[in-house]
Amino acid sequence: MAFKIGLLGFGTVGSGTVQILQNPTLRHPLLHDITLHRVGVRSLDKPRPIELAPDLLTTDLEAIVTDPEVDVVVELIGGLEPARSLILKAIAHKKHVVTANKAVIARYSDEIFDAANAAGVYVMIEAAVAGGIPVIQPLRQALSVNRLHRVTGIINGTTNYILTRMQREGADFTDVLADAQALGYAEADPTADVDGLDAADKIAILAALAFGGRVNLTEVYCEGIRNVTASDIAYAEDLGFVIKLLATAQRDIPDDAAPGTTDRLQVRVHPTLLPKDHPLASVNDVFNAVLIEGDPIGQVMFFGPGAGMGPTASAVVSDIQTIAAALKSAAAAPTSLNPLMACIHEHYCTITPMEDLVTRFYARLLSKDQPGVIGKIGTCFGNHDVSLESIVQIDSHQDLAEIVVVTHNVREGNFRQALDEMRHFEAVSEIPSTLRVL
Ligand SMILES: NC(=O)C1=CN([C@@H]2O[C@H](COP(=O)(O)OP(=O)(O)OC[C@H]3O[C@@H](n4cnc5c(N)ncnc54)[C@H](OP(=O)(O)O)[C@@H]3O)[C@@H](O)[C@H]2O)C=CC1
Ligand SMILES: N[C@@H](CC=O)C(=O)O
Ligand code: NA
Repeated sequence: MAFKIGLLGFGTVGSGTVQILQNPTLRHPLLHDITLHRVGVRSLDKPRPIELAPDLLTTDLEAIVTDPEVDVVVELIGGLEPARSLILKAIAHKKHVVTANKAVIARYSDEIFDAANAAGVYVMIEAAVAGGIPVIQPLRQALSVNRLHRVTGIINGTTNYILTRMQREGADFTDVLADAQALGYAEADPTADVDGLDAADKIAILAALAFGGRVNLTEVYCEGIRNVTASDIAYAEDLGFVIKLLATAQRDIPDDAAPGTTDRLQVRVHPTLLPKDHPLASVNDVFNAVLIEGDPIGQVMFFGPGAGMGPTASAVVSDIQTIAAALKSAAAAPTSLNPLMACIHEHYCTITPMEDLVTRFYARLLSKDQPGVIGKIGTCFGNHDVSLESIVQIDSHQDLAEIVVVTHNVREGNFRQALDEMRHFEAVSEIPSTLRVL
C-alpha cells in the first residue's frame, strides 16, 4: 500500500523531510511505502540544496491540498496565513495533516482539531514543540496514564543560546543577540524568540496535552529575556543559580482536592533562577529539554535538539509514518497488526564480540617498586598496539607500587592480550582493576 505526501514548503524543515523520505534505507520499512507526490513552494527558480524531480514542484498549494491522490498534507511553510487556511482546506478534503507550525496550532487548534475530528482525519504536531525531541507523542500516549502535575521546559533554542553565552562570557544581551542572528539561530526579527512568544505558543500546546483541555494563548503569561543583564547572571551565579527562560504549565490544585474544586492551571513563560543542580540547569546552548512530573511516574526529562533541519524533519517524518501505520492496519484484514506496535523483525542482529570493541581503558596494576617497571609495562602495551594516554605511579606501600594507566582508543582484544602478558612479569604482582573509559 503506497501513501502519497503533498508537501507544502521546501525550506529548512521541508528539505530535511525530503532527505529522509528519499533515503529510507536502514530506517523503518514502512517508509518504503511513502512517496512524495507534490511539493509546494513560493518560487520555482530558487536554487535548492536537494534535488527533486522538476515535475514535483509547484507554486499552486491549493491544488496540492485538494488533490484526490494525496493522502497526507505536510505543512512546512510557517506563518499564520496561508498556512491555517491550507490546513483547513486539506482537512475539508479528507487529508490527514502533519505540521510543524506551533504559531498556527497555538492559535487555531480549536477550529483545526474540531474540523479534523468531524472529517475523521489526524492532525499530527510532533515537530511543533521541541523540534526533534519526542514530547507530543509521549504526552498523548505513554505518559497519559499518569496524573500529571507539571511540565517545565527550555523550549526556545535561541534564548537558551543567548543566556548560555551571557553566562559563560559575562557578555551583554545585545552583543550575543547579534551573534545569534549572524549564526542563523535567531530570526532577522527575533521578537518571537527573545520576547518569549515562541515558547508561549509551545507551552500552550504542551499544557493542553498534559492537562486535557484547550488553553487560550492570550491567558499565557509571557516575559522574555531582553531585561536580563550580565550582572543579574553574575549575582545569580554567586548565589548558586543559573538563569533560564522556563516555560511552565502546572496544575494548581492537588490530586486529592475536594470533589468539585475548580481545576486551574498556571501557564507561564519567564526568565527563572534555577539551582545549579536542577536537571534543567545544565541544558545549554541551542538545546531544549522538557521535564514532566506526575504520579506515579515521578520525573521524566526529554533532552535534545529543539530545532534544525534534520532533527525537526525526524519529528515530521515520524508523524507521517504514524499516520501511514494507522491507515495500513485499518485498511488491512481484521487480523492485521499495526506495524508500529507489532514486532516486525525476523532475523537476529550480528553482535560485535567484545574483543573487537574499540574504547579507552583505565587499569590499575600493583608491581614491585623497582627501576624500569613502568618502561616495561609501556613497551608491552606498545607491542600490542595499545597506545597510552597516561601512565603514572600514584602510590607505593609494602614494597608495592600502584601504577595507573589510561589508554587511548584501543581494540579490547589487544588490551587484554597485553595485560595477560604483563601478568607473567616477575615484577607485576596483581592487576586489581580494569575499567572502560567513555
Ligand atoms: N527551522 C527550524 O529549525 C524549525 C522550524 N519549525 C517550523 O517549521 C515550519 C517551517 O520552517 P522552516 O523550514 O524553517 O521555514 P523556511 O522559511 O526555511 O521554509 C519555508 C518554505 O515554505 C515556502 N513558503 C512560504 N510561504 C509560502 C507561500 N505563501 N506559498 C508557497 N510557499 C511558501 C517557502 O518557499 P520558497 O522556498 O520558494 O521560498 C519555503 O520553501 C515553520 O512553521 C517553523 O516554525 C519548527 C521547529 C524548528
Ligand atoms: N525559533 C525556535 C526554532 C524552533 O522552534 C527556537 O529558537 O527554538
Ligand atoms: Na517534538
